[in-house]
Amino acid sequence: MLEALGLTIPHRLHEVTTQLRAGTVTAIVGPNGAGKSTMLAALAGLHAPTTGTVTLDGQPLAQLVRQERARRIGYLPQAGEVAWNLSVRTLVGLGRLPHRTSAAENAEAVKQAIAAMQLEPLAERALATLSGGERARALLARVLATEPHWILADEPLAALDLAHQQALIRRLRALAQEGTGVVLVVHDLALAMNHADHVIVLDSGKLIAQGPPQEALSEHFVAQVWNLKARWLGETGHRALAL
Ligand SMILES: Nc1ncnc2c1ncn2[C@@H]1O[C@H](COP(=O)(O)OP(=O)(O)OP(=O)(O)O)[C@@H](O)[C@H]1O
Repeated sequence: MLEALGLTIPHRLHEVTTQLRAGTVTAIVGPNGAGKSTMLAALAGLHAPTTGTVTLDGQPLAQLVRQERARRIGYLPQAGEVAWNLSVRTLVGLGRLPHRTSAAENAEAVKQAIAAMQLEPLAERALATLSGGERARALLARVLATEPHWILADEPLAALDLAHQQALIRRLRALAQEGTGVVLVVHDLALAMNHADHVIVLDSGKLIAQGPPQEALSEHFVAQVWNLKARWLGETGHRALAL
């Protein structure tokens, strides 16, 4: 369990308390500037809260040795430019750094992560030559190569085309089924509604709602937080938001 208790970072997050379960997919949603990225980074142990704590299986993250934390929590920041001109395979290999495993084991994990992100044809290409979406998939593969118990990803789907979005969602759901905790910042409310087990709604640094998607993303909260008069259409798992 990854737990935040009274998480506060001045002007960015205000007393956020939540419990995230391994084996589930959690979506963090909210308008621009709501505090989603800040919360995700704090859950990854990369942002020390002014007050409050984050614990992983009961242990404060601040007490974990950095390497141990990096092994257990894979964190993908919001997509940005990649400064290094590494090959895709080398970048993905960096995901193995927190491990002290054999070269063969590392190579196998890298191979699987590259395959999961359908990057085989690009594996030897330099990052600088990739498109935005290809680069996003390479960065994700690096997180997958770590084989962490938790995957915390900030808008991992934003740069991906529909087919790769679906492939990634299937992959993350499969990992959750095997026990991985998956936490995603997303803007697409339909995606959160259809694919998350648990949704956290933030606005102006405050936790507005949390729970199963049909509760946390009710038309009431969509109106309150996004100031949109919207209606959910369709069946469970295939719902669309009509504006
Ligand atoms: N380094 C920083 N110093 C001061 N304020 C910051 C810093 N980074 C972010 N903020 C502010 O904290 C608030 C929350 O930012 P955050 O990036 O967590 O929002 P977000 O919900 O992820 O937004 P978006 O959807 O635009 O990515 C915003 O008002 C932002 O301007």
